[in-house]
Amino acid sequence: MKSITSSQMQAIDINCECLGLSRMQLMENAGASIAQAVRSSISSGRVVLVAGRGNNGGDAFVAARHLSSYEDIHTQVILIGRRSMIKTEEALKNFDLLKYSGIEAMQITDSSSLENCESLRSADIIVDAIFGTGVKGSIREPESTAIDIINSTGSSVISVDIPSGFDPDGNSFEKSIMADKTLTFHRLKKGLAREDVERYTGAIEVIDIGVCRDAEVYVGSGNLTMLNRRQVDSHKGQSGRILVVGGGEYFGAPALTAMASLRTGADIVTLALPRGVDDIVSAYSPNLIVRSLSDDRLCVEDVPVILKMIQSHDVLVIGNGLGRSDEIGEAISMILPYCRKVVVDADGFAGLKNIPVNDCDMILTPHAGEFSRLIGKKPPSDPLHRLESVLEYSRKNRVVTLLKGKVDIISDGEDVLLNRTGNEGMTVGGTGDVLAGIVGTLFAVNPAMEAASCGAFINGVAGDLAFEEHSYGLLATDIIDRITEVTRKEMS
Ligand SMILES: NC(=O)C1=CN([C@@H]2O[C@H](COP(=O)(O)OP(=O)(O)OC[C@H]3O[C@@H](n4cnc5c(N)ncnc54)[C@H](O)[C@@H]3O)[C@@H](O)[C@H]2O)[C@@H](O)CC1
Ligand SMILES: [K+]
Repeated sequence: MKSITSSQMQAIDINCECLGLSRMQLMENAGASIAQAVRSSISSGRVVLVAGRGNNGGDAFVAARHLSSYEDIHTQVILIGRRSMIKTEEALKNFDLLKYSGIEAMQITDSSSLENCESLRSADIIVDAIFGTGVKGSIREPESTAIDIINSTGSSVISVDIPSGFDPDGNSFEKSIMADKTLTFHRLKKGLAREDVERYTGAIEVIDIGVCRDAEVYVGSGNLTMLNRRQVDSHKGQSGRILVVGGGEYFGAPALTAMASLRTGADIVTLALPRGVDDIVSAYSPNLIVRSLSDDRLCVEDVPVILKMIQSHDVLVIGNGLGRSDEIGEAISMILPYCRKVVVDADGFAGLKNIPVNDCDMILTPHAGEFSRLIGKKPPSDPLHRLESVLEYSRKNRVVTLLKGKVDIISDGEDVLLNRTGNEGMTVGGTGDVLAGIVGTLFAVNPAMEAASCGAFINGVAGDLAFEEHSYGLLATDIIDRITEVTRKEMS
């Protein structure tokens, strides 16, 4: 069964919100499912729900409200903390609804009161909602004591989402609730998918809470929250040093890639350019560092110089405007094995003779025609088979592929994401070069799949903003001008 990390779950949650499915709705579904599970475990008795101050606790407040309608079940809520300490709007609203269902919530702020709490020790079922995926660092008091007491009661324990204290991402943890049953939402969390976790989790059940399919299938604002942020104290170079090898046939393409890269936040962008292109691009912007190659096209003799430059850069973006010839292809195929991280675009595909390239983390950004040449046949036109062919190609060649189209398909050979931002105005020349620059920069500080999928999303949203103003007259440079508008809003 597919498992996800806590940050993937958070991304899905934000994507749902953007689509109009509120966190409140998801919490309602989560809480109602918990109540149903409790109800099917006992027909009468005492149920105590122990809630923390986050949304895991919020799920328990909802569950308690649903349980209150069963006369034979005595429902009690213990909030660890005070009402004023509840962290989220959704949890607070659901806490406030408890009194209208006749449920008095105890508010306990210290360990000794928990130790003396008689109702906790006499529960038939304890619902553990101290924390879920939001747990961080070592467990503080009084939560730590709460975990110990719950584990010592001998009552049947149902954990909400994950046993409190258990690490959702599979990292080591200090202590955890030992549950009889864990009801986890939407998908198995990565930590729950590990072997030998049953002594913490008991039986695990994955509960459907009504997440929209598209929130998981399409890249959205939520996915951008998974990107690494720039640190306030970061110094020059830490946010990406990008080397662009392009130009020869064209001079605009590498300049667009480099400018998009700078606007996405790269610290240093260096261009290695054939003779003739170097002067033109240098004159285009003083922000660009240009190194001149020996000939008017990329050639095998220049490979050692480029390999040296690769060492002082995080990512190589290769292909934009190079032109095609056997020698260009040969030079690229000599360069690729020495890259740690590379984005291959446009004429760069001619160098992919020997993939997979060992130890090279590679993103390919072909359009449909280029992808045809890569797989040696026309890609299927129906969406499902097209998606499968991208998945298969990526798996076989150990690359991340971003197949550009009306709907972009991004795959690392294991997962597939789709991107539907962007518009028909973006068929103008140069937009692919812009995309390569955005993806390259994100790749400097993020895994390939995140860089490619979020790069496609940012490029498309910037393109949509440009389209609002310029309609079918939009230019690739208009997209570059709007990258910061997108990243400021989406990644602040
Ligand atoms: N993401 C989603 O789509 C959904 C999430 N839901 C619930 O929301 C949960 C995540 O909620 P939150 O992100 O609010 O986080 P949690 O409710 O898991 O935990 C956050 C709370 O725990 C405290 N805390 C964290 N680490 C601590 C430590 N080491 N010692 C003491 N206190 C600590 C924090 O101060 C905060 O009050 C999920 O596990 C799930 O139960 C559900 O409502 C359904 C939808
Ligand atoms: K929990």
